[in-house]
Amino acid sequence: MLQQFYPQVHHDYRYELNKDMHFAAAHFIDDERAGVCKEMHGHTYFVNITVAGDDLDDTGFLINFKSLKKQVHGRFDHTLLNTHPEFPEGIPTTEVVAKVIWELVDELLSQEKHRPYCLQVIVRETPTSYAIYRPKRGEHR
Ligand SMILES: Nc1nc2c(c(=O)[nH]1)N=C([C@H](O)[C@H](O)COP(=O)(O)OP(=O)(O)OP(=O)(O)O)CN2
Ligand SMILES: [Zn+2]
Repeated sequence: MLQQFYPQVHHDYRYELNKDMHFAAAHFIDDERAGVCKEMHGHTYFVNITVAGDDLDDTGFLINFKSLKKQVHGRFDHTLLNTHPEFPEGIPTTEVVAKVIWELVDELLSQEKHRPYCLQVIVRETPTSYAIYRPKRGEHR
């Protein structure tokens, strides 16, 4: 879906899954230094989420792919990102979008008894621009 190589995240968990998804959203960067990006405009955001863990749940899932899509696409598709409380100080940059998605996925995964972890979130905002968020060791709920 990202139509490019996937930057790998190194780990020693037994299982890893990756979920691609995309959503359409508008945003603006409320800062003069953002130039034309200060004006409201839209993107199709392409997202890749990496989840890993040593154990599966009773259904043989690390986490249901559909749950990941609901948590991210279900929240942001066809919305104005600046209106979401998750974005502090009205700055939904690519970097911050990646971090916020990581936080939402971590919240979802923290409810699982077998406790999978989100190791990486890639967000592509334009054909030539993407950002990656990787948590520091131990940075999870
Ligand atoms: N570090 C960041 N820089 C910029 C961000 C960002 O989120 N983080 N965002 C923007 C704009 O919002 C814009 O949507 C993306 O900018 P850009 O990649 O420059 O878009 P172009 O399609 O014009 O890219 P070209 O490669 O020049 O065609 C700006 N900066
Ligand atoms: Zn933009």
